Amino acid sequence: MTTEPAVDVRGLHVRFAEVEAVNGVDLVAYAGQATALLGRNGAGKSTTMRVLAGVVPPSAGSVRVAGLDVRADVLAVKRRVGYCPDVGGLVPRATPWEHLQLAARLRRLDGWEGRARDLLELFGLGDVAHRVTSGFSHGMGRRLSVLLAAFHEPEVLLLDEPFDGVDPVGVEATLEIVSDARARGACVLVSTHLRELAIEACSSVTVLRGGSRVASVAAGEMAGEEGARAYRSLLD
Ligand SMILES: Nc1ncnc2c1ncn2[C@@H]1O[C@H](COP(=O)(O)OP(=O)(O)OP(=O)(O)O)[C@@H](O)[C@H]1O
Repeated sequence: MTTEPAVDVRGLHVRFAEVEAVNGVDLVAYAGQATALLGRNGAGKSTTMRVLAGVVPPSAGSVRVAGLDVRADVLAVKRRVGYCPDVGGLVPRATPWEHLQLAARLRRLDGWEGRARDLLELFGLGDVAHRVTSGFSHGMGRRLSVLLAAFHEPEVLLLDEPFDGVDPVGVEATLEIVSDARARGACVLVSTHLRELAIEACSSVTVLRGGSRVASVAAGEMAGEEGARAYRSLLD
């Protein structure tokens, strides 16, 4: 018996007018796995994540998420994924608690309050649960975005730059979220520039360059000084 991948991307192209942001990416990931997307600025990581989240349509190629075609079933895809965008996504005039309330309503979650409180504590956001997010630091906003992406226990968890500017409490919380998601059988994708954290969080690494995939390897192959050299050699 073969298991269908939770994320199955073949020959993905994304064009913005003259810019070829993604130029033929292939990516396959399974339930219970976490995959890191690495690559230089502009390599196409965030655009690939946006396509998987159903936020940006593919220009060409086949993209299946949780068994669904993103072109044909974008709303169903959005229901199955949890997406932490690289920037934005928070309502400045709403508090973390209000974000959670809204997410619970939209996703018709019952008995969500206990989990919401536990997650706020895990991410060190309990004290600011009722403060509007417009005054949040960058790291506080990142922590809340990861929390919101994971809140409804999605089948596919997409975290774009979840560690960016985040303190050690937030890093630990995010690692725990990734590990819990894997344990309950979710497929996790993490886009980051932080190679060591990528390796800690993920079992495999895909490296993008100039909108194309240049390597997909076990995370261990990117570890330590040798891994750093191997990664560096893939960048130019
Ligand atoms: N909405 C857009 N309009 C035009 N060009 C875009 C748009 N979004 C992305 N691009 C371009 O597509 C390319 C890939 O961008 P993308 O944000 O996916 O890269 P990235 O690997 O996530 O980079 P970073 O590490 O800096 O976040 C870049 O050249 C970028 O300028």
